[in-house]
Amino acid sequence: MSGLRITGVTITPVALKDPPLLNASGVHEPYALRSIVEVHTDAGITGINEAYGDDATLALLARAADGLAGVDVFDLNELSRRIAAAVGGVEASSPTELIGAASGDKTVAQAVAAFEVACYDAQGRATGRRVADLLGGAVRERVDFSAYLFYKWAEHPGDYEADPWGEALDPDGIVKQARRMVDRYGFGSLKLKGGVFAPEEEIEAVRALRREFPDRPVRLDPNANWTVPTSHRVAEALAGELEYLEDPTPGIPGMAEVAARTELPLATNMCVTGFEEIPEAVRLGAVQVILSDHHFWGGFRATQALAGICQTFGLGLSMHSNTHLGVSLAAMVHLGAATPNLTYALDTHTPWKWESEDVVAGGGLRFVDGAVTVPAGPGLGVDLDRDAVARLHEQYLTCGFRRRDDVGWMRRVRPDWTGKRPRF
Ligand SMILES: O=C([O-])[C@@H](O)[C@@H](O)[C@H](O)[C@@H](O)C(=O)[O-]
Ligand SMILES: [Mg+2]
Repeated sequence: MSGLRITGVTITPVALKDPPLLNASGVHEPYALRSIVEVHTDAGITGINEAYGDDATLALLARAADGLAGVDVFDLNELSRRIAAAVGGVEASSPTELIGAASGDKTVAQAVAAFEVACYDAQGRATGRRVADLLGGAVRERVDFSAYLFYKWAEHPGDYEADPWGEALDPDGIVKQARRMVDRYGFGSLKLKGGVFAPEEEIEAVRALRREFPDRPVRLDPNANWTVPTSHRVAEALAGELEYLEDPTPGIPGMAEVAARTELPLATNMCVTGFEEIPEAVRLGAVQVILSDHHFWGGFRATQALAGICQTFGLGLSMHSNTHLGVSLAAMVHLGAATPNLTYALDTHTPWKWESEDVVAGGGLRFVDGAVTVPAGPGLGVDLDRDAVARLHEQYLTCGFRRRDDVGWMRRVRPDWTGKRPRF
């Protein structure tokens, strides 16, 4: 087969409604920003992907896209080389809250990811194969996800449509939310986003979840909002109760101090979010599980490289999620299916999305018993609903939000809020 050469790229920013989910930084704004990436080829085949949609990411992707004309979608090394040449040396600000420090390499990784996944989709469409097959073959046909539980307000401040989930500000509210999520999606494990209330309250919420769902593993993620002594205290209180404790405290040395005094596995999507951070984390034994995320690790191939490193050093591999639409979900499913040691259930924000809002034709992939079946393909196995893209693009144009700012949105309600961490 002759090469499929890139003739152009379209990037369409979109905004989706987002509930007032609380976290260590503050609270989600009423809209989350994503972008739909389309890579067009001289064969008339277009590969699609989804990326962050904040201003800084859009500028980054536009710069990267400029250098891509003529690249064969099968030549991913050339794709990476061109992108590094176009955007290397720039340290973009982090596209989202709570994923750790930015760096020049991470900026390149984020840009490569946006286009690499679209190239895989184009490869799949050209060959009639699923992306999971192109990534080495599916070792599982159903990919498990975890329920992602959040403390939340019933409504955003201001004139915004309320979500159907209601308020969850105490253990009872969290258990009700978990029950509803498990009933609707069948999730077999639970993750509580913590770092919101005093650790004692969050310990109580974890215990309440354990009582209500004794067979389901529970994870707790305070996004580095605890000091080392607080982390020791919580780790001791929840020893044997958690599948893993995610990012209790900031930084690799702090995580290493916590790890030294607990049997609980520590996981991260904050202190290790790029390859350059792995050596120190391994040397100090700071983490036992790394949460991958192809959006910022550099795409599918980089995530599989990360998987190999985790295997080498005996680390577990899980997957992180930010607010996303159905193209990202499909990408996560193919990657989850084709990465043998990605054995933890993946995080997903899907339940927090309004069901009427997706860019994928047919409303997106479905969860059955907490898992998504790898779509049959070709490529990612999902197509864009052009009307929906246009609607969410219009929403982007009118909503007025251009970068994620959980601290700023919290200030609407608490003017003294700083978002400074660790708070407890
Ligand atoms: O969406 C959120 O509020 C999450 O807290 C997100 O920003 C984190 O990056 C993430 O989900 C995490 O696991 O740390
Ligand atoms: Mg996390």
